[in-house]
Amino acid sequence: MTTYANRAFDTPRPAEYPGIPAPIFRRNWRTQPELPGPNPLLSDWLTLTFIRNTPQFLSKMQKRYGNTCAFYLSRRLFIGVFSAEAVHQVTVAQQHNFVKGVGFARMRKVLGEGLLTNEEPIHLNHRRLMQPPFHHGNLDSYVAIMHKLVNEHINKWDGKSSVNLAPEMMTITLEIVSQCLFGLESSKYTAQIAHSMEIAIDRIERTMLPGLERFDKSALSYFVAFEEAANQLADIAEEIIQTRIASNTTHSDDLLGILLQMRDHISMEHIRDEVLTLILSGHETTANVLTWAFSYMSNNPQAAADLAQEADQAQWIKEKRVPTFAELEASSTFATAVLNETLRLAPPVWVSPRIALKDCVIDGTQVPAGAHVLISQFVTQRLDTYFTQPNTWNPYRWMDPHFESSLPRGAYFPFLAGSRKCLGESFALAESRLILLLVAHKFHTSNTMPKAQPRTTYRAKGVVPTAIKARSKAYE
Ligand code: HEM
Repeated sequence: MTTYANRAFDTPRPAEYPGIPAPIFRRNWRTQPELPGPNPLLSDWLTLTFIRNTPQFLSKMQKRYGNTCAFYLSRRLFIGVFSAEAVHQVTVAQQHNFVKGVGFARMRKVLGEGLLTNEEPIHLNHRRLMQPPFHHGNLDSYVAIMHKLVNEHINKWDGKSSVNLAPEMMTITLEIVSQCLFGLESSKYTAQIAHSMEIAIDRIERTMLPGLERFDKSALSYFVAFEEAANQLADIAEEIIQTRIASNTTHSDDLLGILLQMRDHISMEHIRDEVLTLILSGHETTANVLTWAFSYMSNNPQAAADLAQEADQAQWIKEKRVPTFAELEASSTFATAVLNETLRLAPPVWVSPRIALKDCVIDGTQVPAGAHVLISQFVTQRLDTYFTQPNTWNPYRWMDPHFESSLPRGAYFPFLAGSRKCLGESFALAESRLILLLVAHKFHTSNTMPKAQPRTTYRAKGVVPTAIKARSKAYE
């Protein structure tokens, strides 16, 4: 059925991308400038602890060795750089010295040359094509769709005493992104996408260290399932595109419509990859941050009450109508503080791996070409240099109007910065504010704080069973 020449899983790195310098192997460690870090001979043991819990591993490295440290994983040199200034250098000031690193190479197997995984010159071309639907002018129409879908969804909670919060948030955010960006009105693909994404996300993270890709074509069921999931997702994306073409409505101005009108500038394979990229990046991240936000509020009744009060006072909620994007933003000061603080402690994207293309100096540290460089939202956003009581969830710190502007650049970067900054930041904030306010207006929610299960995104473990009570009853 398809006009698509190939699948991402089998496509080599395009020739027009920058060449990646050879990695620095452990056997050459004596030739490298000395940096603080564990003994290179512990490499194999460290690799296991890294795979077991990567955010915890990186935090321990920072605590033990400071804001710059070197360690060997899979016998290759990795340098963790955790100061705000280093983050700024890697993401903005010297961004051209880096390409995306471990994890993204695995992600390419599923998302191909979509915006998350592509490199220059394809990246800039795609980013220019895809930016218009995310301009503020378009957000009002998205907010209307989001408002309808969130209300439909939470109305189904009426009469229930509990819900599984994590899958509920995944379903709402997946339906939102599917309808806003691709005009999909039915939830026909939701279960299939959720199932295959689950497998892909697990494999991307678990097999991210270099060397494991050699098992991709083995008969090991773990790796076979990875390829099957990638192919199923590609099937779905191709069907979505072909259905749109067959419906003769390619002129519409949603993201899929815009990409299809640009077929002279972008191949069908790349359109498929962008559809998959937006489905993945556009729902999983937001769903996780919402699950964590409700969980933190369960342990902080004052914050839950303040959010409910903000919801009750919003004019558009009182009048039971759709807000504009600007009105939503203006009526959600505390909801935004809840989101900011949740994005600080439980950032959905908790590490941004890069590879140095050339020798460079990052916040005073010599980084050789070929080194893997890790910056981590999870580590930097918990440093007491920048945040008082850094491990305490305290949304009120964001209510101080000077707090955010007093942070040094690079200290808080849940959406990254520079040319690879998240394309969907405003979209994500709009849907998150809406969901927080509409749920808080209607329900009191309560759950036990889940454990973290860091995968490609920083997830809560399990389905997060959550007690719900209609508000009138909750506050009797
Ligand atoms: C709370 C929710 C979200 C968070 C925390 C988040 C965070 C991020 C981060 C950190 C990156 C950069 C990754 C890297 O290069 O290391 C990124 C990239 C991206 N995000 Fe998001 N994201 C969120 C929601 C969304 C949504 C809703 C969409 C689309 C509807 C989206 C679309 C993208 C795209 C397309 C990129 C690649 C941009 C590029 O490289 O040009 N994201 N996101």
